[in-house]
Amino acid sequence: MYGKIEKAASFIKEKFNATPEIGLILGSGLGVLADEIENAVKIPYSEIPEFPVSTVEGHAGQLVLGELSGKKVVAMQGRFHYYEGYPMELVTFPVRVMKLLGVEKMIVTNAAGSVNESFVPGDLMLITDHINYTGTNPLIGPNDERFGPRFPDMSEAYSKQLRAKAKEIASSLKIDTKEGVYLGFSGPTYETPAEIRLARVMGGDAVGMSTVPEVIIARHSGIEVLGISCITNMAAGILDQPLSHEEVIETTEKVKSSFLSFVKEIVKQM
Ligand SMILES: Nc1nc2ncn(CCNC(CO)CO)c2c(=O)[nH]1
Repeated sequence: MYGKIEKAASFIKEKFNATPEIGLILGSGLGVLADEIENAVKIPYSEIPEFPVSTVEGHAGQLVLGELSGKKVVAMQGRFHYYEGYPMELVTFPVRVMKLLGVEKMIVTNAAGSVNESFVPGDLMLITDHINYTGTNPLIGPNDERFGPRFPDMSEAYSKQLRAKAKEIASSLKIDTKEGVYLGFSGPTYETPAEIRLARVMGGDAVGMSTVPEVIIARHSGIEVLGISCITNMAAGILDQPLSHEEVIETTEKVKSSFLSFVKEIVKQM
């Protein structure tokens, strides 16, 4: 696998000869941030050796490198999900590539459903921690010490320092943020009401189908992580109404401007 990661990284380095310091993973409907990247070099995933391709609406499917708020960044405009049928090593492959490109800090964003009834659609939740309920782990199998240890510490998967900075920025921009625990299911089904009750009992505040695998791999490789969930609906059983992907995309559209100004300022001050 290391050779494949190196091959993808070398291909990208040929097209972008600067070193990106910040990685951005943009969730459903949040890819619009990548359009703000200046002097952008856009590489469709299909052109990058060994890269999978996105298959989900709201996930463009290209890597965008350039400058955002004066920093060199690499953004995934569209991510890969376990529910698409990719093995975890492919879902997280881009994070390994970002590490080899030189990324040391990463902002992972997602659309999520609220389990915490004090959260409402449109809220931005700073992720304090996650619960891996995907049923697997991207680090299962032989460990590559070139990335990290066999048994990585996860006591601060989401950087306290970056979160404190993000909270400062949110208040200066008068953006109301929440904080909470993200519980990652495998998907593609939305959760049942019983699964929501389980998520709540376990201490989850929001649920989704991504982020956990990427963050595990980022932390394994020593990348500092800030996680931001865009709450796009109340989880199943709370409002007793069916959920849809269309609703998810609609809500991210509504919060686009505050999300953009928030993340751009965070990147500037990172
Ligand atoms: N209740 C609930 N609301 C949500 N809003 C976004 N997502 C993340 C999943 N996003 C999928 C389908 O929209 C696309 O990756 C979820 C979720 O998993 N559950």
